[in-house]
Amino acid sequence: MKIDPQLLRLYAVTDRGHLNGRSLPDVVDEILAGGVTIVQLREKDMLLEDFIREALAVKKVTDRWGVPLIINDNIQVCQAVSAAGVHVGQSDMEAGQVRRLLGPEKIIGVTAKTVEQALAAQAAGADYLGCGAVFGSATKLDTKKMELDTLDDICRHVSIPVVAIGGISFENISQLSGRLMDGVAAVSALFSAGNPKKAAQDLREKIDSMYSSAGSAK
Ligand SMILES: Cc1ncc(COP(=O)(O)OP(=O)(O)O)c(N)n1
Ligand SMILES: Cc1nc(C(=O)O)sc1CCOP(=O)(O)O
Repeated sequence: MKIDPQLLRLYAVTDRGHLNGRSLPDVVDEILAGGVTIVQLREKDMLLEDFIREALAVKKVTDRWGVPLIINDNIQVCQAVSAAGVHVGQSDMEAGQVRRLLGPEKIIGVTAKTVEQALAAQAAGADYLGCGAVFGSATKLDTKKMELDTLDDICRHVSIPVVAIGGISFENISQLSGRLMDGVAAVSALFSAGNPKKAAQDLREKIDSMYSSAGSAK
């Protein structure tokens, strides 16, 4: 397995829409100080050269913390900045094709909404899965809610690690206790917080206590 499941414990997915005037590298630095274990740079509407410039600035920060940087959807940006890998969804480039382009070393994450998609992604060379939206999401309005039993079902069927995503906050994260995912991903709970470092610390504390009492399924 290429990725240590513990690296996925607290997965931050960026969103500049939540920054309130703060700079993205600064907020990434704060959440890393609070215990985020992996960062995904997610830009939906940015020119390639701007995306690369931003990725370089964020990677300076993630490198300083020794934390992997994943790029949402864009292989060219991943290669240009030597990021750790790419995350793709079901309507993006197929995981097998991403693997052929990126080679064996890069981390590939794939969104899976069903057991069938999860198995196909694993067979195509995915290193981890992102599954949700477990509590809906005000950040990604075009997603669909995933039942927690479906999340567990996916976890039982694959050997690669699984991250839960969608609407996860300090208030509801305990509802995931005892579920079989390897970690949680969050956007607004981290990037909308008035004190991002404290938000990450609080989430991390809850996650660590969830895993010390329940352990992981895999
Ligand atoms: C960790 C993680 N899980 C799921 C997603 C969603 O990816 P996708 O389905 O490609 O949707 P967009 O992010 O492109 O809107 C993710 N990004 N990260
Ligand atoms: C990027 C993303 N993907 C999702 C999915 O369901 O696949 S939900 C989501 C956004 C998650 O943001 P928040 O933590 O603010 O709800």
